[in-house]
Amino acid sequence: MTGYNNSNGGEVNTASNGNGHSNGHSNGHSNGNKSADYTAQENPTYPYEVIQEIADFITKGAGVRPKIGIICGSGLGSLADIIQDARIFEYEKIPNFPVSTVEGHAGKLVVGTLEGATVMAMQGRFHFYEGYPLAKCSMPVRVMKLCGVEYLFATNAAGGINPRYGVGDIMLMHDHVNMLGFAGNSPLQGPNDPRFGPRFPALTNSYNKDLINKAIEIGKAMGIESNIHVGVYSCLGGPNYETIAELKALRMMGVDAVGMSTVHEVITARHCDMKVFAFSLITNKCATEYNDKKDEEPSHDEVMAVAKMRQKDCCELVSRLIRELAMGSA
Ligand SMILES: O=P(O)(O)O[C@@H]1C[C@H](O)[C@@H](CO)O1
Ligand code: HPA
Repeated sequence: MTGYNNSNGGEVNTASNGNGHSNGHSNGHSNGNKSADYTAQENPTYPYEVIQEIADFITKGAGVRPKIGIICGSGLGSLADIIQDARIFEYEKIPNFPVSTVEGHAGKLVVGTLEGATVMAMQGRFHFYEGYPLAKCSMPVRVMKLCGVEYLFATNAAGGINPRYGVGDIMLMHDHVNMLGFAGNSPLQGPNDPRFGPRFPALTNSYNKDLINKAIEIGKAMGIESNIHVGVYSCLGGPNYETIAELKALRMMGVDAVGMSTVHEVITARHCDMKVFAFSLITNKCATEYNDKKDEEPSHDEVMAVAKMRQKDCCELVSRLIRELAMGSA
């Protein structure tokens, strides 16, 4: 094992995976008052060999090489609960893996089969506001790549800025505005390892059009076409929600939904040539006019409640799309 960071012996847990909302971390990195296990002073770039070791740990433990990677957004951990023959790896037991510190992100990696495809799903992602550098937030995407993953399915909870979007709607991402990138921050910062991808990757066609079109068809077949949109997502650093002036500015820039994740994962996935499908569950409508209505203020409780309410349709959309992929028709 290459000495790197928080190496700890890993165990494979084959117990059924609940989507618990608290993380009982035993390695001193639990949520609550404890801070994340990484500081910006450290080199955030994981060497290729360390990523390879993590990938080997997972593929050997699971006994399969997954083709599809899934990242579950806030409150959407149930996407991983439908995986069959699941091998579950708690993040804290995976060598050199960060820990989840956010409610609704259980901190488990689930490897198994879904609709005939081998998949690995992150029940819990890493956010910039947790104190992790972006390269660390999206490091698991590189692990997925070295495990054999060709398709990344990223999901998130987001606020709807487009006035046509309602709470509970699903926005298929066809592009993004990277606000953290505007501020000079990228998961690809630092030395480039060409074994992952080029120094200057293009992001012009980041979101796979065939998968978007297939998801629209599936939405129609599910009878939820009026709740499906195709739009532009923007990631801000968080953890605070946005001001009204910021939301007005984002709307003027053509943003339809706003959140605090996904973009750095997509950049990392495209850099290593993975195909990407991503969607936002609209958990709240963003106020873009000034008023005193307290009930229009977003809250994480509301985000979690809407995610729970809509998890069934989100799971169905994902599993039907994966079935199409497994059958070779997407
Ligand atoms: O991980 P995602 O992007 O789904 O989580 C969103 C953004 C914040 O982490 C949180 C705010 O409620 O939900
Ligand atoms: N803003 C940012 N992130 C979010 C929101 C929001 O309104 N809702 C869920 N995640």
